[in-house]
This record gives sequence, structure tokens and C-alpha cells, in this order.
Amino acid sequence: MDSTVDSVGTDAAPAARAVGVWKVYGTGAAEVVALRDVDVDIASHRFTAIMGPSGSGKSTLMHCLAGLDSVTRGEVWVGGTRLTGLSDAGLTRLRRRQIGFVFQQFNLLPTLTAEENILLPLAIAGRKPDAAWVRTVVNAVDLAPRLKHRPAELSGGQQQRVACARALITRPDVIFADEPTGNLDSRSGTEILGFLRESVRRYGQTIVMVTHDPNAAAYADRVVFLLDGRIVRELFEPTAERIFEQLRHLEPELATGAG
Ligand SMILES: Nc1ncnc2c1ncn2[C@@H]1O[C@H](COP(=O)(O)OP(=O)(O)OP(=O)(O)O)[C@@H](O)[C@H]1O
Repeated sequence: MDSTVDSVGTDAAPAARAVGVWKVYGTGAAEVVALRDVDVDIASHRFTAIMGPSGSGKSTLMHCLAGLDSVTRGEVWVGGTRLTGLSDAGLTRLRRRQIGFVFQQFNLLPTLTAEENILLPLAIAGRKPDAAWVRTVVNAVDLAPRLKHRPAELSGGQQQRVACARALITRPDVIFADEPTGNLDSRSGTEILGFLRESVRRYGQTIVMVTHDPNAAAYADRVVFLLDGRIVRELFEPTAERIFEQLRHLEPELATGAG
């Protein structure tokens, strides 16, 4: 495990925060409380993983932190901006400028080349690419020979590397990665996790990743565990073994299966 980052504590202001966040879906008999009074600070220049059993609220928390979903009560901040209360246009602007996304399904535009996909967030924001930074990012994901290829001509791992480069190209306050290795074989998954880890260490990127996989979460500086909409534990400088141990307490059926 790369431990060049001193992962416990940082002087920088959090890159994102949830303060007393509740998320309730539906009403009456159909009501589901997905988040219950969640407080979390996402440290800047750190890699944070969110774990927990299915239905515990991981995706909901990520979507609320990223401004993709509204909260029922409480506040969400990204950088110095309070998301709660922003108009739809304001939220869209903030997502474009301050947030990057990596999805399980890659979500590349099929008609664009790898290079065009990578540069798309800059094009949408009307920003000129910084040639040196583009080169750095493309080399970091080892895609230089594939830039003119379309997604259908790339392997899953290569497509996810394009998606990572696209997320990094604007140097956002936070990159949110939703099961980024969920659709990849283990070798490609390891490459992606190595790249995410490196982007924190070398470029000071902030990353939040939802994952079910203890081996993936072990790349993070910190793992936050959700259960039934609440944050119940956290681990700093985690190992896969310690993460698995925590999950065994949260998921009794996993313990039975493992025993
Ligand atoms: N749009 C929605 N409408 C109603 N209920 C929802 C909606 N989205 C999520 N939920 C419910 O909120 C709870 C939390 O869901 P969420 O998807 O955040 O969990 P998760 O931990 O990401 O699960 P998984 O690991 O299975 O993806 C679940 O009970 C889920 O059924």
C-alpha cells in the first residue's frame, strides 16, 4: 500500500461536506429513509472510500455530495459553495467546474474519439486545454497511442482510463467514482485503482469512491462505512483484511459465508 500520503488529518478545508443530511424517498407507506442525519467531511487531496451493505445509502450519499440529488434536510458543501439552495442551472455549473465523475459503465460518448471524450468537459465549459496538463493526464493513463480510437475500439480497461482522464482534465475539487472497477477484470481494475491513487499522491486530487470490494477500498486513505443510512465506522490507512473484518460486523450473512 502506498503510504506516502500522511493520511490522518489535513490542514486544508474539506473538499466536500455533508452536515446533518437526511434523504427521504417517497411518502407515507412508500417512504424510505436512505440517509439519517449524516455528517461527513471529505478531506482535500485524499482518497476516501464509501462502503456498506446493499441498500445502506452509499449511492444516495455520493449523489447528494455530488449535487446529482437533492437532500431532504441538512446541507451539502463542495469547496466553498453550499449546494443546498442552488438553482438547477447553478448546480449544473458547479458540477461542470468543480466535480468529475467516473461511472461503473464508463459513460463515454460513442461517436467521439478517446481524445475528444477526454477534452469534452473543457469544451462544454468553454475552457481552452492546457497542452502540458493534457499531455500529463494522457501519459498518466497510458493512452497516447489510442487517442484517435472510439470507445468501441477500446477495451473496458482502456475505456475506463479515458473516463478517468476525462474526470481529471478540469482538475475538479472532487472526483466521484461509482464502482469504477465493477465492470473490469482484476488486472484492469488494479490499473484504474493505481491511477486514482497516483492522481491523489502526485496531483493532489481529491477522490471519493463507492465500492463493494475491500481490495479496491484498501487503495483509499480512509474508508467510511454506512449501515441503514448512518455512518457507523471509519478506518484510516485501511488494509483489505481490516476492511473485510469491519464488513463482517455489518453484514452478518457475509460472516456466515466466510466462516
Ligand atoms: N429513487 C429512489 N426511490 C425510492 N427509494 C430509493 C431510491 N433510490 C434509492 N432508494 C432506496 O434508498 C436506500 C438506499 O439506496 P442506495 O442506492 O443509496 O444504497 P446503496 O448502499 O448504494 O446500495 P447498493 O450497494 O445496492 O447499490 C435503499 O433502501 C433504496 O431502495
